[in-house]
Amino acid sequence: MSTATLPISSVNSVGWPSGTVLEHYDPEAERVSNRIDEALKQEAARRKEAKKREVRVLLLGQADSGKSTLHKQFQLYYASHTLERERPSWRPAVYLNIVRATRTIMEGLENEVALSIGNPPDPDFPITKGIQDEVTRMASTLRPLIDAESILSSELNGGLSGRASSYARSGWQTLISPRRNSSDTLADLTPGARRVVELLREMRESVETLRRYPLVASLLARRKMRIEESAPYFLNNVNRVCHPDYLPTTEDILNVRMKTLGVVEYSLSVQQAGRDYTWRMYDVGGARSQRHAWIPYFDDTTAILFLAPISAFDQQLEEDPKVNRLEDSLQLFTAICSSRLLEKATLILFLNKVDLLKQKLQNGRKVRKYIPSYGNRPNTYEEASEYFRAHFCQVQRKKDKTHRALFVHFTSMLDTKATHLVVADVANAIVRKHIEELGLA
Ligand SMILES: Nc1nc2c(ncn2[C@@H]2O[C@H](COP(=O)(O)OP(=O)(O)OP(=O)(O)O)[C@@H](O)[C@H]2O)c(=O)[nH]1
Ligand SMILES: [Mg+2]
Repeated sequence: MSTATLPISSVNSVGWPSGTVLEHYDPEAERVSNRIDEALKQEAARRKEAKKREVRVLLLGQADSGKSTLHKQFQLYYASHTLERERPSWRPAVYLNIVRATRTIMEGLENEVALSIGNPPDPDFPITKGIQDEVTRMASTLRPLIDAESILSSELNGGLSGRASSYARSGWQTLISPRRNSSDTLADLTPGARRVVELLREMRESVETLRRYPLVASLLARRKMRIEESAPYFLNNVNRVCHPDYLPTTEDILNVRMKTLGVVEYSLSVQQAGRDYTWRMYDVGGARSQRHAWIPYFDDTTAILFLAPISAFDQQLEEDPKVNRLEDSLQLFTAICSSRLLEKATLILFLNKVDLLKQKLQNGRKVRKYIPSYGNRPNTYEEASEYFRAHFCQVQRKKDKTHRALFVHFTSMLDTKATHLVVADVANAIVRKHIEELGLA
């Protein structure tokens, strides 16, 4: 006879309600059940402990503010071996930056020449027939190189085509990494990258002299042509980068411009006060069309690193030319400071690109012309940087209902030594606050 369950009528003396079925007591089942409970408890404790050791950091700011460059500096400081591993995969990205600069400049020149035909001559730089012919000649020489951009761009983007899509998506390096270790470094490149480097070698003189061409210099000086800020750096280095054994230097990697698409997650191991922490860094695309993708990452954020390029006081947003870039940065910072979802996060503000700000002011660019409220203050770096800092601090004082401390740093992200001091300082502040909040034993 089975003894698995007994009808209640047979044990009614213990007073169970009629109709209830009493399970047969099985000591082994109870042991298993206890073991499961214990394992679940341990898992919950392990998760809690892991959470204490996990720091979630969001890099926020408008496009071209330096977020990805700051991530590279963190990587260089805390995990330089990973950057070392990736170094060869930056090579095609460097080529792409050169080709893009070449194309942008040639488009600007051709556009200027087209405008000059049938219109009164520009008094600042009359375009003669000689200049027209020269631009046509340059365009035809450089055409094969410019045409090769879309193939290289598509390789870097895993098949997304089009020039505008020179984006860095999660894991882009694996798409373009050298496939094997051979002594022929050109054979290691993807077909598009190989084609570009071969063309660059052929045309390096024409590419190198492009920026110094008088009409280009004049258009850039009169702000009638816009190129990436790192374009001059790469155009000055064409000869070096198209050498067969070229391996990107750290400076090259820091200068590379690739727009971030969506949100890219990085993981770093950081040792702080004798303990190991896992830093999850989220590097977002900063263009307006990308910002909706940030919100799901706001939950449970330990710290926000907000980047505002203060050199951009004289520029407009690429995605909306009516909007001043500094104004956009301030608006964005206002939204971040007032976000309820982010109110527990440590707030760190990087007023970035101070090297370019100094350069612009030294060259006589007037802040007042773009920011009328600047008034008659001296047009010096000290005065302007303090004016911008005060505006960001004021926004935070007004909008941040939690009255958090705001950590502010003036940075030039390409200056590795100075940036690493800031990186160490910022990491300390974030972990200290994290320990306070979660109470680490
Ligand atoms: N001169 C100078 N250039 C900088 C500085 N910080 C970043 N850059 C350059 O500015 C360009 C843009 O930097 P990124 O880090 O790609 O900008 P981002 O904020 O990640 O931009 P998105 O991904 O489009 O949102 C790169 O070419 C960098 O080398 C700086 O402090 N000074
Ligand atoms: Mg980026």
